[in-house]
Amino acid sequence: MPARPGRRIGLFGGSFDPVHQGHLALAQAAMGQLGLTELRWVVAGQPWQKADRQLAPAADRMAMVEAAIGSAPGQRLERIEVDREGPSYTIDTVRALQAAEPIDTDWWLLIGQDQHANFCSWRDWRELLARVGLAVAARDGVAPQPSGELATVPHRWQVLPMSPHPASATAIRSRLAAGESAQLLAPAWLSPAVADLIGRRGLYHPVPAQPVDRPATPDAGPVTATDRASSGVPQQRP
Ligand SMILES: Nc1ncnc2c1ncn2[C@@H]1O[C@H](COP(=O)(O)OP(=O)(O)OP(=O)(O)O)[C@@H](O)[C@H]1O
Ligand SMILES: O=C(O)c1ccc[n+]([C@@H]2O[C@H](COP(=O)([O-])O)[C@@H](O)[C@H]2O)c1
Repeated sequence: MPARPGRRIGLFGGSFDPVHQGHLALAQAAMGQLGLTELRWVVAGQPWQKADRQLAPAADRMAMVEAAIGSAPGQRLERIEVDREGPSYTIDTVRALQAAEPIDTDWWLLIGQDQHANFCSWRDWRELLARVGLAVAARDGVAPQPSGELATVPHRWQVLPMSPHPASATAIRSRLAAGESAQLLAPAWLSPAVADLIGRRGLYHPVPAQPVDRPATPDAGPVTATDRASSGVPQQRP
């Protein structure tokens, strides 16, 4: 009997705060280049290297990823990291997902060049390299190349051919926080469905100044940013 060809699964992890067209271009390139049976978008629950800032709620980030994927065949949201407590380590995710699939499944982790350059800071990165291949997209004009300790460890990796995409979630958040409409960022940086969701949920937009309850003293002075911060009024996030 001929051997059953093993499945090939791609894992694309990210904070996706928000998901943007750079992510979609990377996913598209991976589907084509790697011949994936399945691509799972792994929304990070608690990205420990981004602990210094507050992310949009996981429910919103997942909804945006689902909107971005739409009906793309073979692609789906993976919520394992949102459902797990504690910092989101990719190694924990890979161990759990691999335990649930046949042994001959071929696994690929999709990352951008910035995370590739950062890879040796990931938890148990050597074990990760033994479990998955790395498919790496160039970013900001920088071609992926293993460097430092990563270059000393034999592993499977390949470059994902894609036209460079300038989108970054940081730039999108600051443009929205400055008052730009999400619709204006579509379709170049945001998919129309994601832009629509951002608009409807009011994500990343500046918080309108609100009156602050304070004692009516004659010399209270103007309301300051410090007043607002201590009043519980949500602050704008970068
Ligand atoms: N424009 C892009 N081109 C190639 N890879 C990208 C691009 N944007 C993001 N990536 C990759 O996608 C993965 C998830 O990225 P992430 O959700 O952190 O988006 P981001 O735009 O890098 O966000 P932030 O600006 O908040 O750091 C990472 O591996 C990252 O390198
Ligand atoms: O496992 C780790 O230690 C680790 C360290 C940094 C980043 N990651 C993963 O890399 C992916 C992209 O991260 P980010 O911060 O660029 O959104 C996301 O899935 C993170 O969980 C994973």
